[in-house]
Amino acid sequence: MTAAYVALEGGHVIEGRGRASGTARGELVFTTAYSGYEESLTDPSYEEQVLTFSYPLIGNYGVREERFESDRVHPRAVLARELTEDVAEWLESEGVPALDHIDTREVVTDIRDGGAMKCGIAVGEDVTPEDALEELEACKGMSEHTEIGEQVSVDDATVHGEDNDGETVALVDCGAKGSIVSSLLERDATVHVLPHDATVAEVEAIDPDVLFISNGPGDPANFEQAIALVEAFVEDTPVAGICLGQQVVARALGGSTEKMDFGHRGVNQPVLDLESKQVLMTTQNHGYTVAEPGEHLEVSQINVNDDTPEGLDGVEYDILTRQYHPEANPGPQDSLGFFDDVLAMGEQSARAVPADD
Ligand SMILES: NC(=O)CC[C@H](N)C(=O)O
Repeated sequence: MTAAYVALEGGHVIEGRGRASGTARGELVFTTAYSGYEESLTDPSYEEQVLTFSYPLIGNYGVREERFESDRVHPRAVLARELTEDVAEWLESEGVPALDHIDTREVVTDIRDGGAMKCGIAVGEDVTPEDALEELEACKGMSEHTEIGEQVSVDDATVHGEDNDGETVALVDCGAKGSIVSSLLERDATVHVLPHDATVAEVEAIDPDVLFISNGPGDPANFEQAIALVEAFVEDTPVAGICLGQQVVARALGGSTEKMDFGHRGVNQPVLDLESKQVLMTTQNHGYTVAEPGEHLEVSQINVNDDTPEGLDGVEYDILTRQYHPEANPGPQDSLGFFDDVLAMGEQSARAVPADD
């Protein structure tokens, strides 16, 4: 059997069964999602993290590329109670170490008590606990990954749905899930996917109906250019954001963000819409949250479990953001209407501007 070790912050080492070999380090987090492992593993927001699945059996319906959210696996390593052969082979081929036969209940309890923590991983024929401890030693905190945008964003701008008749969206790719693009395309939008460090001039050249900031990994403070874009356009162009996008928008408008203890990761997070009083089941994957929305934004939705802001609306500007993932994939589709609302906001704002003929 291949040796497999996880060294946790504080120096405690857990032994598991090796399913995909290699060494790795990252922030140890857990998801309670009971399905959707292909989508979670290809979600760029997991970059630099080690993902623990609390659901005990992962991989029971195979691995299919059409369910991927990006072109590679993003977590640095994977922990599970039981991984199927299909998933273990996939992770091995992606060079992502994986361990199972882990007491994931205990790992999740440790994270809940101690918060998301650094960890080191070593899986292979000859690895030792010391190899995992060395990885732990070299592990950086999430906010220290200042170049994380570079690792997940497109290098060059691309256009999707050029022949569509709907709104024009400039989507700033901070690590966007594919389903955000397809949710917009399905609604007849033309989507310009821009690098995370796109300039004001590049966005101006598109003249978008909506400036949309995507989800993405790590600390929103490290996405300085996306913050600058929101500052530059918010007075004249409707702005939308998902997850990291909500955090970026809040920071751009004088609000603040903070790290949560262990975050929200799963597919059954209850969110209360303060106006309609409806509760939506949502998909989530975040470790930071908006602490203060600032004076230009008001909280429209909150998490039922801990009251953290889940939706923000502009007070004087056209802004709509969500902390959760309305595009689902995986998870419930209660909140898909967000994309209709965002595009309607873009359309109304375009109509309100007198044509300069
Ligand atoms: N899914 C996301 O966009 C995550 C946002 C941010 N990286 C966080 O952890 O809070």
